[in-house]
Amino acid sequence: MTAALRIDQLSLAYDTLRGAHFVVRDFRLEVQSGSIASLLGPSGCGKTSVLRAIAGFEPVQGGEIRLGDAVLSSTSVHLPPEKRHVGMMFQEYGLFPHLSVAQNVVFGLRRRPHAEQNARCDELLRLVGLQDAGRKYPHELSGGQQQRVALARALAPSPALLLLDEPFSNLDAATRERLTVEVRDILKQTGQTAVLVTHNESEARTMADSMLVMRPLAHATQDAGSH
Ligand SMILES: Nc1ncnc2c1ncn2[C@@H]1O[C@H](COP(=O)(O)OP(=O)(O)OP(=O)(O)O)[C@@H](O)[C@H]1O
Repeated sequence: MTAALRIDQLSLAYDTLRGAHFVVRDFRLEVQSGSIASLLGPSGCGKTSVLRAIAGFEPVQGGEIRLGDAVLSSTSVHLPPEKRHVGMMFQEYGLFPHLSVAQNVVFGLRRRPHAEQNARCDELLRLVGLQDAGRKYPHELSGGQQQRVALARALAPSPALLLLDEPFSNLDAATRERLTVEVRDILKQTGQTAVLVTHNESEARTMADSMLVMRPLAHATQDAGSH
C-alpha cells in the first residue's frame, strides 16, 4: 500500500579523512500518500544522498525518516533496504541484460507463486504499454521502452514509496518529454507516492505535485529548502 513520507530534521554526512563531511542538515520533506514530490537543485547539493538515505543505503546523522507509521531511519533505527517497501528507478540501476523483459519485471517477486508473478507481470506490462514485449530482451528495446520496463519492475512489488533519480536523463529530448507525461499518468493511475530527483525544472513541473529546491549546504539556510 502506498504511504505518506515524512522526513524531519535530517542530517547526512560522509566520512572523510578530515572527519564527517555534512552534505544535508536539518532537511525536511513531507509527501502526502499518492502524491509526487520533486527535489530540484544544482549538482552536489545532496539530492541523491537524500534518496539513498530514504532507500536505506546511507545511515543518518540526525533526524528521522518515516513512511506511513514506520520509522525507517533515525539515529537509533535503521531498517534494512529490503524491509522498507521502497521501490527505486535510479539512473544506475539498469535492466538485467541476460533476462527477458518479463523476467526483469518479476525480479522483485521471485519468492511469490508463479501464477501471481505472471498475473502481476501482465498487469504491469499493460500499464506501461508493453504488453507484447515480455519475451524480448532489453537490447531489443528503445531507451524509452527500457525505462518503461524499469518502471514496471520498480512497481511490481507494490512499493509504499517509489524513488526516481534522474530517470530520463539518458533519453533524447522528445522521448524524455513524452515519458515524463506518461510516467506521471501511470503513477497517478496507481496512486503511487513518489519522490523524483531531477536537474530539470520543466520535468519537475510536469511530473510532480510539489517541488523542493535544495541548495548546497554552504549556502543553505537552516531549513534546507522550501516549496
Ligand atoms: N560516498 C560518498 N562519499 C563521500 N562523499 C560523497 C559520497 N557520495 C556523495 N558525496 C558528496 O556529497 C555531496 C552530495 O552528493 P549527491 O550525489 O547527493 O548530490 P546531488 O545533488 O544528487 O548531485 P547530482 O545532481 O550531481 O547527482 C557531493 O559533494 C558529493 O561529492
